[in-house]
Amino acid sequence: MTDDVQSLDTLRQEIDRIDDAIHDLIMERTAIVEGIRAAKRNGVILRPGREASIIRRLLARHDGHFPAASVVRIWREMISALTNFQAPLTLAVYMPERGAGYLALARDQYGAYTPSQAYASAGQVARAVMDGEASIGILPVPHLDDDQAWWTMLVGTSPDLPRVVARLPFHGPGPGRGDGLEAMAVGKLPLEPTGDDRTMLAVECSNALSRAGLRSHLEAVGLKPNHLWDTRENGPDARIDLIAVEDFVAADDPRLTAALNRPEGEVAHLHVIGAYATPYPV
Ligand SMILES: O=C(O)C(=O)C[C@]1(C(=O)O)C=C[C@@H](O)C=C1
Repeated sequence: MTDDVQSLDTLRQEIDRIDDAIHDLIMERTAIVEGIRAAKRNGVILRPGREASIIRRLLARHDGHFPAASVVRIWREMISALTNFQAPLTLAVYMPERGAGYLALARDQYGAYTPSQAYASAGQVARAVMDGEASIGILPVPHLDDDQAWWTMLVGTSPDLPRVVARLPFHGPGPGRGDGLEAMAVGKLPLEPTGDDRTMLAVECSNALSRAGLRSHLEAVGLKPNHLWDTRENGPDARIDLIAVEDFVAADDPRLTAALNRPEGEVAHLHVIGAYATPYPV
């Protein structure tokens, strides 16, 4: 054997040692999640906020030549496997046509082996989550004037309504994942702050209140609107706006009640329809 081959052998032995250590740690992590499963009893299995915090913490300490995007892929696969291990996870994915990109986003986030069902319309996806046929729905990001106002199906006070719980990709986009394609994940899950979040507010108001007027009104009660996702008619001379606000705003936040304080009921209702960890900047 030449010296080169010998050093290659030594390096490969090192790789085998490291692979064993990684594998041992994955098995050890699984044993810990067994404990978590027992501790949760009938509690909520999927914790999007906790998952975002795990990924953010790792990305913040990441260093060296291994791609950060691949760190995210590995952990997303591991976390998804360990979610599935606690309770079966199923996906309903918006797929208007083959290769539309949403399935790739769904699998990047929730694991390549998680069963998924494709639906041609966003309404069908939302319905599948509402009916409990899927635990998570993957939906297109809302846009002004598109024909898929799926988010209006989430408006209401019933505790059983799905909520937007994540924005995808959290760290991306990966190659072949569509040009800047983004999605929302919805599920029947409690909303949890992560320290860097956006909240989705559906605001029912009268057309007597202009967009700019609504914006300054929300600012006056201490909310920080940063984006109008969509707007729809809502009965005679009324509309419902889907607005992103900065930070985490809980459904019982007093600022939401304060915002109802308008003359002549210009603002009829504010609904928190979701909150998500702000995607990690790439
Ligand atoms: O921390 C939990 O509650 C877990 O169930 C563990 C874990 C993980 O693998 O780290 C898995 C699923 C949850 O969505 C969040 C985190």
